[in-house]
Amino acid sequence: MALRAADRLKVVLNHLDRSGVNVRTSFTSAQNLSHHRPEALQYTFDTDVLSPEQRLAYEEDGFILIKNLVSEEDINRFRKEFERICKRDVKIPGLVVMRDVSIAKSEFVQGEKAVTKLQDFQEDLELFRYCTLPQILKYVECFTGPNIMAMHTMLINKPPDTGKKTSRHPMHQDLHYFPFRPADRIVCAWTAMEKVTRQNGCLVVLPGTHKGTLQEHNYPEWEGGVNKMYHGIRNYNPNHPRVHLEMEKGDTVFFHPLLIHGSGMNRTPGFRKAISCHYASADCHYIDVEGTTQENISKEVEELARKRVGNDATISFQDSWAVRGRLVQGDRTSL
Ligand SMILES: CCCCCCCCCCCCCCCCCCCC(=O)SCCNC(=O)CCNC(=O)[C@H](O)C(C)(C)COP(=O)(O)OP(=O)(O)OC[C@H]1O[C@@H](n2cnc3c(N)ncnc32)[C@H](O)[C@@H]1OP(=O)(O)O
Ligand SMILES: Nc1ncnc2c1ncn2[C@@H]1O[C@H](COP(=O)(O)OP(=O)(O)OP(=O)(O)O)[C@@H](O)[C@H]1O
Ligand SMILES: O=C(O)CCC(=O)C(=O)O
Ligand SMILES: [Fe+2]
Ligand SMILES: [Mg+2]
Repeated sequence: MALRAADRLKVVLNHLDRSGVNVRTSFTSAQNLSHHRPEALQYTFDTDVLSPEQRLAYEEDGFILIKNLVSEEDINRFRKEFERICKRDVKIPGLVVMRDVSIAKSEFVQGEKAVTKLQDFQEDLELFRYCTLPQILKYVECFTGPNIMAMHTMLINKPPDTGKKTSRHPMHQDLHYFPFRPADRIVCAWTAMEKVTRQNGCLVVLPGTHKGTLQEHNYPEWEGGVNKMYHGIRNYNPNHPRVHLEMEKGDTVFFHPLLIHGSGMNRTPGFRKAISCHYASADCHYIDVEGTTQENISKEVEELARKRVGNDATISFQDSWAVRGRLVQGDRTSL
């Protein structure tokens, strides 16, 4: 969603005013704006990385796409490591290999064709390098501030749809999964590992929805089944403008955890790969989600944790994040 030109100008002026630059005289329509009260930018910090236009775009839309941010060489290395993991040449502590629900019980699909997603690769030195790339962190800092934790890591290998439409990711807000706040100090970096298009199931976003609140999430009632923990929002406005984020290999989108997004079916014979990390300011704090819309996911995560570590230790929703999060810049002040 583009801001109206006059509104953009107003916010830019305000931004520049607060940074001590007197530029009002350089804008022809400045006089007309002098009666406007300044509004603060809520979602971004001024670190000299984002241009005023880019800051405004994120404030207004809840995402920003940076082209060609990760090199071909790095992406090829991540891809090789992914292959090694799928062949079981390496075993990484904590890493979860997820199969698509439509083939979860099949013995006939093996190797990387059976893998929909790697999750929690924080102990894999090669893949975790993605989360520490300086050119990514430089942008992340604009949203989180200087103390940065990598909270959640994924390599998504969206499979060709088997005909059951299970390759879709329902519309959701990532904040549903996070028991920490404030939301504005959390951001996801998502990098295309190859060309992503509407055909192979690119990200679909509803611009501006980051300004709303966290919605109730449940399993969608999809005939062909739904992947574990793929909760979706039932009642999002189907008439809200949708943007399909088609991207080239290495392009990276940064988006707010309240931004409603999902991804469509993969209608191609190839696997659509992307690598992502959710970052949060280390100054964020954990919240109690009892009695909130997040209670369902909290119970589900605690149940999964119990299955993994056994009944002896109790791992809370909050603990599950505290043990997986890794500091990537600054000090681990809180999270
Ligand atoms: C000491 C530290 C402990 C900390 C542990 C904490 C764990 C917490 C995990 C929390 C994840 C939170 C996600 C955060 C997301 C952030 C925002 C991003 C939004 C999303 O990505 S939403 C999607 C998130 N999805 C997941 O996190 C799912 C992760 N997957 C898994 O955990 C496993 O792959 C899974 C699905 C549990 C399967 O376990 P696995 O042991 O590998 O498989 P089995 O073959 O033993 O099958 C067990 C059982 O599950 C069925 N199954 C398998 N795959 C699927 C599937 N894709 N969908 C649905 N069901 C599946 C399988 O058929 C078996 O069923 P039975 O009936 O036979 O028991
Ligand atoms: N019936 C549905 N209920 C809920 N969410 C859906 C439904 N169909 C699609 N979605 C979600 O909407 C987003 C876009 O999905 P969809 O498969 O329509 O892809 P698309 O790229 O819009 O494809 P198309 O070209 O067919 O419109 C995804 O997040 C998807 O999971
Ligand atoms: O890569 C995708 O299909 C979307 C993944 C996503 O939104 C998520 O895992 O939170
Ligand atoms: Fe998501
Ligand atoms: Mg559609």
